[in-house]
Amino acid sequence: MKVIVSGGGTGGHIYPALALINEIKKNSSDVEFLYIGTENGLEKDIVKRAGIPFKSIEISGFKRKLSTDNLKTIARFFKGVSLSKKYMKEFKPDVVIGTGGYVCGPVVYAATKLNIPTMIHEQNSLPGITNKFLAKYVDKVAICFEEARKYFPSQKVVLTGNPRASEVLGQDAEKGRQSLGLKANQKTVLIFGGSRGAKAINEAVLQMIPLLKNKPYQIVYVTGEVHYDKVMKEVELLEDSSHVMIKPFIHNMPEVLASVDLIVSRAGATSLAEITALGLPSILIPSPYVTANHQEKNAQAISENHAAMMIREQELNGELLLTHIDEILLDDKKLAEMSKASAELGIPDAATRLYRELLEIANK
Ligand SMILES: CC(=O)N[C@H]1[C@@H](OP(=O)(O)OP(=O)(O)OC[C@H]2O[C@@H](n3ccc(=O)[nH]c3=O)[C@H](O)[C@@H]2O)O[C@H](CO)[C@@H](O)[C@@H]1O
Repeated sequence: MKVIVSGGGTGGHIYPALALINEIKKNSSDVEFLYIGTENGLEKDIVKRAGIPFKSIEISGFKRKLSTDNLKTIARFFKGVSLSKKYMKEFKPDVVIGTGGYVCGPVVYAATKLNIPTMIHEQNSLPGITNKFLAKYVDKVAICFEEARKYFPSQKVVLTGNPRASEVLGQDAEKGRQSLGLKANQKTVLIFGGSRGAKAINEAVLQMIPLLKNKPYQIVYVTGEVHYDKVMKEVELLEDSSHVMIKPFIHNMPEVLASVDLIVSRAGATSLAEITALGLPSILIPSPYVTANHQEKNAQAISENHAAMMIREQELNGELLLTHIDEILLDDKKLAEMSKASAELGIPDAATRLYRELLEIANK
């Protein structure tokens, strides 16, 4: 089988695509992949690291206001469609899958015009603009939240969950601990601001670091690649930060997730799929800078079930974050209750479900 996958911009769209690729590889030895992304999204680096052949197109997003940039976006879209068609005529895929982000628009649209079977995967409860556009043309729409169903043609929709949920299961926690030099006999908090890092979370963590000394747990703090140098300059000014492990990005997240006890993060849908598949408790700080505030809806779905605590960005500060971390990590009963609630929300067999749907359209 030959498969083209496209999804990009941020990790939340890329890692599900790679998780699906891994699931296909697990089930079939005779399969070839091509990933189509952009040169400037995170996919270029992440997909190449995963050893998947990568080709790129140029694309940009629509501005909400009337603007001449939108004309350029339309021109880029059609250029992207014709380049994608060229790639497809060379590669001859049996199926094309889009996992979100602007780049999927021209790629998946081109496939539908060439009558290649297509599927899109929507991670969020509130769909993105690209997937809403593509839904009219594709054969199947895979969703992760029941709430997303109403935005798509009902006969095409199937609830699969996020394949990244399956990928993070059964990982070696010891390997995760070793990769970061973590102690085995201490609880661990992992703090990160989605795949690109988050300025507001970084500011709160910097306020919190001096208050963390002598706590009976260890902290791994991921700044996001683009914020790392700036954060480290601030860290140098602190009296002591040796009790916090600071990284720009984590490339072996499945292993690391297996070795931690509590997550502090944004409320991106792919992270939440991972967290609930593993039954991890979390403190969620939804990004207010996303379409229709969809991260807050994601976070609410989890916190209403008592699997997470939510802090809105405007209320966030170091002291409040520390209070919440202590409240969960220093109370074993609360930790166990939140973990159980989190596990109840997970869809651990999502990769199998999505793979089944893919076979169905590919074999038509
Ligand atoms: C600003 C923005 O548009 N955010 C969107 C984006 O978020 P974002 O890309 O931040 O997505 P998520 O939080 O859902 O997923 C992040 C992914 O990156 C991985 N990771 C993260 C940090 C790290 O150091 N290493 C690492 O591997 C996580 O394990 C996860 O697999 O896509 C999500 C899924 O469609 C949406 O819900 C978010 O609203």
